[in-house]
Amino acid sequence: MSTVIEQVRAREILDSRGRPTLEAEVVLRGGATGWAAVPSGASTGSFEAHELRDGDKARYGGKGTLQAVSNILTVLAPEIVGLDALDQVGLDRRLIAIDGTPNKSRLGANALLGVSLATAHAASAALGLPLFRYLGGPLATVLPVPCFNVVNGGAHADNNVDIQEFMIVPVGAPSFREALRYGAEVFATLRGVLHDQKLGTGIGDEGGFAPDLKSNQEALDLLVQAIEKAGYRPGADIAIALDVAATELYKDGQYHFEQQALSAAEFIAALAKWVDSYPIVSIEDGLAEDDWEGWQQLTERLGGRVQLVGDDLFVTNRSRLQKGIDLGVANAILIKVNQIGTLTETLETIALAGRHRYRSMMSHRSGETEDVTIADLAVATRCGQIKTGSLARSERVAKYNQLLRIEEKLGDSAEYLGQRAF
Ligand SMILES: C=C(OP(=O)(O)O)C(=O)O
Ligand SMILES: [Mg+2]
Repeated sequence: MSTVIEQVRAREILDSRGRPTLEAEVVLRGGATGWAAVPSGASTGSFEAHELRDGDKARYGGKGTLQAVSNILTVLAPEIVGLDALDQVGLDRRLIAIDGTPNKSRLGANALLGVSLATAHAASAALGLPLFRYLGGPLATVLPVPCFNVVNGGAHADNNVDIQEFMIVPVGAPSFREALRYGAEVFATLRGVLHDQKLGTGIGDEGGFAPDLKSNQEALDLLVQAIEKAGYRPGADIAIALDVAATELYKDGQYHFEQQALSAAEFIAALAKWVDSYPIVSIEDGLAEDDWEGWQQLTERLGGRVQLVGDDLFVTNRSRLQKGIDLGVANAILIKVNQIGTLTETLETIALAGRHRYRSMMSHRSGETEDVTIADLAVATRCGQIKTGSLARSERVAKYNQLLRIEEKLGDSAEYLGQRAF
C-alpha cells in the first residue's frame, strides 16, 4: 500500500472551551487516512511556538483559525503532497523550513502540528499498526501513571485558589486500569467531601472541582481527606502532584501569593513546607519561566526529594531544556506537542531529557478536543507519566479510555511503573 501523501484537508473546529482550533486530515495514495486536532493552552509560556489566530474581531473575538487552516490548504499541502508519510522526520523538517521562522509564527504552530500528527496517524494506519506501536516499536509497553487534576485553580477557574492544579497520583496501583479506578473513586469521594463542607462542586477547564477555598493548603487537606475516606493510604497508594503555574503569579521579581508578595527564596520555603507535610511527589512550574536563579535554588533545595517539572520554563523546546540541564535546573519536563509544533521535535526533546536523566510527563492543554494522540505518545515514548485532567469531562476521559484500550492490547506485556515513574 502506497504511503505517499496524496491529499491534505483541514478545517476550523471548536475546543473544549468553545473556542476555535483546527483539525487536519492526511490521505495517502494507498487509501489510508490520518486525523489530528490541535489543543490550546490558557496559561501559556512566553516561549511557546506561535499559535496563529486570525485577529478578525468580528469572528470569535479575533481568535479564529481560518488563516491557519488556509495556510495548511494553500501553503503546506502543495509542498508535502508526494512526500512519503513514513518519513516523519523529513516531513517535519520540511514543514519547519516552509514556515521559515524560529517560532513558527508565519504559518502557525497550530497549522504545522495538525499536519505533522495527522501524517503520523496516516502512516500507522497504512501499516496497520496502532499509533503507539508505530512510533514506539516493540518496547512501547509502559502505561503512564495518570496524574488526575481534581482541583482546578489559577487561570483554569475563576475566583478561587492561586495554584492551578492539584493532582492525585495512584502510585500504588498495580496497573493502569486499577490506577484509573483509584482515581475515579477518590474523585467521587472528593465530591462528597466538598458537598458535606458546603463547598462548590462546579468544575473548571480541566474537569477538576473549582471550589472557593480559603487557602491553597485547604485544597491539599481536602485531597488527603478524600484519599483516606475512599479507603486509600495517602502517599503509599495515592500521592499528590501540583502545577503551581508560577509564571502567572510572578510580577516585578516577586511571587504574588495569598495576598503576599514573596521573594523566590520565600516562595521556595513555602513549597518546601508543603513537601514536608503532604505526600507530594511532583511540583510543576514551582517558579516562573525566566527565574533561572530561583529555579537553581529550588532544585538544590527540593530536587533530591521530589520531581520538579518545567512546563512554561522549558516549553517542550530542546534549547530551553539544554539550558536547564546546563544550569542544573529542574529534573523533569512537561511535554505538550503544541508548545513546539511538530512530532519530531517533541520526540527529540523527550530523547534529550532521557539522556540527561530528566523524566518526561506527557500533557494535554486546558483547551482540548476528542483527539487522543497524547495517550499513544505517552506509551510510545515510555515516559511513564501523563496528566490529562480529571475524570469529569469527556475530552479528558477520552485519553484515559484510550490508555485502557492500549493496556488491553498489550496484555501481559503491559507495564505500570507506579512509584518508580517518579
Ligand atoms: C495544562 C496546562 O495548562 P495550559 O494548557 O492552560 O497551559 C499547564 O499549565 O500545565
Ligand atoms: Mg503547567
